Amino acid sequence: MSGTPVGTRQSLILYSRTLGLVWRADRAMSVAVILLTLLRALSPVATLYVSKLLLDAVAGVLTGSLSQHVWPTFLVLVGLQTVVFAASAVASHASQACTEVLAEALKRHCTAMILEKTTALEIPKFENPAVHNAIRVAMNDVGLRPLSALVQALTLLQTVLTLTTLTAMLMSLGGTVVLLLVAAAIPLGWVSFHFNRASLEVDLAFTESARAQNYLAAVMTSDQAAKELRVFPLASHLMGRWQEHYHLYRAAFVKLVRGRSVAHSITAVLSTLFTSAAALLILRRVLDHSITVGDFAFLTGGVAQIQAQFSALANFFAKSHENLLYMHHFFDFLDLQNRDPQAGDEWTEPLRDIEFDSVTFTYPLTDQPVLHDVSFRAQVGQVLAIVGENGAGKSTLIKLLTRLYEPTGGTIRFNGRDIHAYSTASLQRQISAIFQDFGQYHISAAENIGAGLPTTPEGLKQAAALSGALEFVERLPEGYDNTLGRTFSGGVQLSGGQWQRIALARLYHKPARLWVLDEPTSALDAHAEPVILHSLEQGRHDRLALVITHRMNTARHADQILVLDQGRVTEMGDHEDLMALGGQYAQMYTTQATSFLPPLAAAEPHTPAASA
Ligand SMILES: Nc1ncnc2c1ncn2[C@@H]1O[C@H](COP(=O)(O)OP(=O)(O)OP(=O)(O)O)[C@@H](O)[C@H]1O
Repeated sequence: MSGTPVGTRQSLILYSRTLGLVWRADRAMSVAVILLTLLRALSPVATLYVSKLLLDAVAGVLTGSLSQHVWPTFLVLVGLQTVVFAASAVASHASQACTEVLAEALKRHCTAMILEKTTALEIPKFENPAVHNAIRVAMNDVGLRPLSALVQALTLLQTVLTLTTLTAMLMSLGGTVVLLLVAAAIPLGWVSFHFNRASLEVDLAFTESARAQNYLAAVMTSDQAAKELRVFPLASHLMGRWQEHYHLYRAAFVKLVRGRSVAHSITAVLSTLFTSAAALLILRRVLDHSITVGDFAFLTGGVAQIQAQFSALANFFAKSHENLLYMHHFFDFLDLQNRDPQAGDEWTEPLRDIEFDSVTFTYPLTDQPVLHDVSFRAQVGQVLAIVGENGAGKSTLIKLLTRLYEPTGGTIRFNGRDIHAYSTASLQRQISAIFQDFGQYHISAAENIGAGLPTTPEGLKQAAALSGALEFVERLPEGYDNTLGRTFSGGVQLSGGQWQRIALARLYHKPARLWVLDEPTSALDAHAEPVILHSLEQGRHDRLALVITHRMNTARHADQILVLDQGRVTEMGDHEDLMALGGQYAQMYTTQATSFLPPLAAAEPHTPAASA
């Protein structure tokens, strides 16, 4: 993404892609708007010409060169004038209405495209701040820019048509006048073009800063942060950061506005001089008696029209650049290369086992591997616990397993086959998960649990019962149909633990052979752990569950425990094996176990066998 100017060829491509978007958004309205624009383009010339004919007829009667029986001509001319005025007014209102309807369709169409693209983006793309900027730029102006580009294209069409017909008719009356008017329009056009580009460059330069400002404002207005903002002096600190961004932007903005205002004033004076010279030329032709009264009115009206059309044209070139740059970024974003989730073979068979074979991983835009040579196997029917200190790489491991990221080395196998060859979507259908930062969706409880999958009341109930959410969901005023969260009316806010139970219900609801649970009990009360263990036990026959946990009591019930230390597998076995080994697991287990013993017992020397 860059703020580089868009060349002529690229402009044409962008315009044709934009018009394609408009066409797909609403075909009938597109046709209506184009026809109405053509009609409106002819209206200024028609108005001026009928007025000229009328004035010439009036002057003819007054000077006696026309007979007194001119009444039928007047009737025809006034009738014509009425038709032109009425058609022009109706076309203008109809065109406005059609453009509004088309704008709405276009906004929905483009927003849907951005949302579809964003939700299909591979997770690694989100590592890149440039992608966040691109999403912001695209979303920010989606209601404005594509429509603006359309209106601009139509205005150009209308202006060019009006200008050519008008100029052709005026040239016969005064070619120099027309040339003077063209000269008057050039500096104005250049200044508008230059400063619109400068304005867009300022906006682009501050995109990240604007995102930071939005982020800070969102934190300061969110109910989640409200408590900490009061307990810590965080609000004034964040406000200070917000102000810093604002002042930086303001300095650039004021400089731009000042420059534009000075340049506009100078060019306005220049344009006025040229226009006055044109006025003098017209008056001289009046003195020469080389034009009629109607011609005079046509010329002066034409001068005003030409000026208006030139300023519309200048505005077009200025604004179109801005709109085209937006469209350039918009299409750039839509064209972002993305791994197709459907690409590859379809995984259809039931999962039997998984294997990590010397898997290594480094996050995008970083250079330190966070997983080194990780190898292990686990099969359906087992619970595999993954333990280790903060930052050991546990969540990263499951991000690879769930195919959110690709390993940078080694192989992951399902049923002994490299999963690389299979489509991400078909593999992800085998997997259900609760992530550490699970979603809290402010939609109904049923939608939260169902997560887009087909649901039945029994299915929802079963999942809620397994996660321990059944009781509180059924107590909600509207049960499973109740909206969760405080964002919408009728919504009920849940506690942290209740939200986690809803996320667990979502995991249990999906018919998947591989369950991935990243810290599933972090927010749950003491009664919850046995519930989770019980539910894992229930699912054990035809499922493989991977559980990341810091609770050693959860880990001890697993069939296998894998200890990760700084991205390496350092220990693996069941609870008894690892306690006998007396390594990191035994130490973590004993530390947790002894923390519940009375001080005296806790102080006694420890043996692994005793604590097991
Ligand atoms: N998106 C990311 N980009 C770059 N580095 C990351 C990213 N996510 C995590 N890391 C780094 O990878 C390492 C492992 O993180 P990971 O989240 O896998 O640890 P973890 O064992 O799950 O920790 P915890 O117990 O605290 O949840 C950490 O050093 C972390 O800083």
